[in-house]
Amino acid sequence: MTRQELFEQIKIKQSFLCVGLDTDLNKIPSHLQKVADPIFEFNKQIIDQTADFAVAYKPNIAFYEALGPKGWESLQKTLDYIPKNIFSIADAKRGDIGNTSGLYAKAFFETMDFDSITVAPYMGIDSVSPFLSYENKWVILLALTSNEGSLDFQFSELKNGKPVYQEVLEKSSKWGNPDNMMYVVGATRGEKIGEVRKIVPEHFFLVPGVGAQGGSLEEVAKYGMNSRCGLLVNSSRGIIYAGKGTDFGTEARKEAKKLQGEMEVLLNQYCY
Ligand SMILES: O=c1ccn([C@@H]2O[C@H](COP(=O)(O)O)[C@@H](O)[C@H]2O)c(=O)[nH]1
Repeated sequence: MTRQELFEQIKIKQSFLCVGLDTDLNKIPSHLQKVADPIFEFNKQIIDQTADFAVAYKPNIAFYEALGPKGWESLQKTLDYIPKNIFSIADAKRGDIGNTSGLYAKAFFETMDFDSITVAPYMGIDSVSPFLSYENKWVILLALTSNEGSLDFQFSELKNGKPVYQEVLEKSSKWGNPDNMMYVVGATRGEKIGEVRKIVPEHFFLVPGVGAQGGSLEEVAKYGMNSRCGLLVNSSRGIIYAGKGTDFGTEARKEAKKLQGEMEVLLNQYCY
């Protein structure tokens, strides 16, 4: 999917919601445990109920690969079920020496047909560039993550006085461009999001951390939105586990609709 197509979807749906498909076999309702592929059946119903409000879906690969071949099969079926006008994100956090990264890129962009993949920047340009050689595919690079441990390295000051996350942004923004690179910026980082926005004014941010991790959607929009939105805000557990029983789909829909309503207000306030 191109940047222009993503802008259009955001405008049509008045939403920048990414639904996280962090589907845990131990958390899905008991009535689904008996079907042949509980993970896919759960995802299918979540997608059916939330597709009106979502511009992206983000399966976190850990939840699938933990189940072995069956998990990969559920992932492929889920990806095939995501409507083509909705952006797909493999949250896989890959990155290795060049030839290995090349095969990760092949796995997620060719063998599977994801629009994008999350990549860790730690190993530098040759670990990231193989993912950037695909047309209309995206790297979503970890910049400022939402977890506590982000304080361990990302804010450390380099000899040039810059924090590591800033160096990551400045350097990596020259490897790709706003048409093939996005950044992960955690919703829990508050006004720091504004500092990131100053460094990369045009790039999309994938923002996890609203919902279960307590980040504020209002703050994210206030500090992170640009004139064409530039945000994909993810919620996983807050949506997919909103209901615990046979109502899980309709409860997920309510939660997604609520977030979309809030996003519509914010788009009109800061963007359009
Ligand atoms: O900095 C990061 C990077 C990735 N994630 C992932 O996003 C979702 C968040 O799930 P919630 O249930 O909405 O908290 C999950 O897949 C994480 O692995 C992140 O949280 N922070």
